[in-house]
Amino acid sequence: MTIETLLIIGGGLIGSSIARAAKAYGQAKTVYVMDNSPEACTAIERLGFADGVSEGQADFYAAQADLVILCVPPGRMGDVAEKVIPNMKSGAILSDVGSIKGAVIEAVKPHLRKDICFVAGHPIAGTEHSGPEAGFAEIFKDRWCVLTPTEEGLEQTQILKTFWEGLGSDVAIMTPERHDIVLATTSHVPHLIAYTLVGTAVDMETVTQNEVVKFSAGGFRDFTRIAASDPIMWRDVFLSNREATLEVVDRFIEDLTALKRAIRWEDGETLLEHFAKTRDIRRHIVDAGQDSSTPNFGRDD
Ligand SMILES: NC(=O)c1ccc[n+]([C@@H]2O[C@H](COP(=O)([O-])OP(=O)(O)OC[C@H]3O[C@@H](n4cnc5c(N)ncnc54)[C@H](O)[C@@H]3O)[C@@H](O)[C@H]2O)c1
Ligand SMILES: O=C(O)C(=O)C[C@]1(C(=O)O)C=C[C@@H](O)C=C1
Repeated sequence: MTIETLLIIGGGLIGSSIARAAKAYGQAKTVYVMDNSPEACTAIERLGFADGVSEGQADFYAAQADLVILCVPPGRMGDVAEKVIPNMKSGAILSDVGSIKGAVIEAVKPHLRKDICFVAGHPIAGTEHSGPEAGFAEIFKDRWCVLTPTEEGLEQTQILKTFWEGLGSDVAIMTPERHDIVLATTSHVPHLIAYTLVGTAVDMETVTQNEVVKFSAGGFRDFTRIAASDPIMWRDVFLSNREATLEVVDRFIEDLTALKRAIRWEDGETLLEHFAKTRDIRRHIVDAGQDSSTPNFGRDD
């Protein structure tokens, strides 16, 4: 089923990419975008991927939309849901793209109406860039989108699944709890490590900042890309996925200590064994087509 009218709230990297992709792949006939930033609205109008843009409440758009997707920072989802839900038409679907699910569902739940079904979602696709200019239609192609529905929303989940598949994604269904621990492992803690490592390099008294920039080796450069990700979004992610993040961080510290010990005791066998195991994981990711560092990954052009 094609969505007749789609409303995106938050027309930044992910919201503008959904709007572009929904149009490019014929997954919505009319796409409206609402964003509370005047600069973002001006950019969205200029880029021309939406049929209407509003900086205000957008009651008129909400009343027409069959599907409303919240694409604002995780910490803003509750406020935005509170404002839009009263204006939505009966039977419409509400979704989101927040990088954590448990806290977003808790923030949206108090504002729900019986005749509006909320199916939370998370496209596992992105870049370190933000804003409407950074989006592109192909970003979701061959990437996973996780949906974390409740039992009542089976029909709506199927509609949303078809929508995301139409944008080129594979769809996985899981519980919010499972999502949050899996993503803490594969996305959140890796970002925390990148933020830490880049900070450590800059704080090293024995190496100047100039040298860090000048002699930035490939591995470090990859970390700086991740550590350039949006500060507001990532503050919200860590504060709202605290438990899962802390659980993975504890394991990481233990494993780092074990490798540190192997280096101290010149235990080359432990190091080799560990590095061979991690190289295998990398090969699996590449074989599964999930390596976004491959040139032109997910893009047709
Ligand atoms: N960046 C990624 O790689 C990525 C990937 C998957 C999911 N996500 C999730 O997508 C969401 C958006 O992230 P993004 O990277 O697109 O951020 P972004 O900063 O590029 O875009 C967010 C947009 O929301 C607008 N906004 C903020 N508060 C608002 C409000 N109260 N009302 C209306 N508009 C508001 C901002 O002006 C901005 O244009 C986040 O919840 C994030 O967790 C991000
Ligand atoms: O490729 C990147 O830059 C990303 O960090 C994207 C990434 C990820 O960790 O894979 C970041 C946050 C999301 O919620 C989903 C995707």
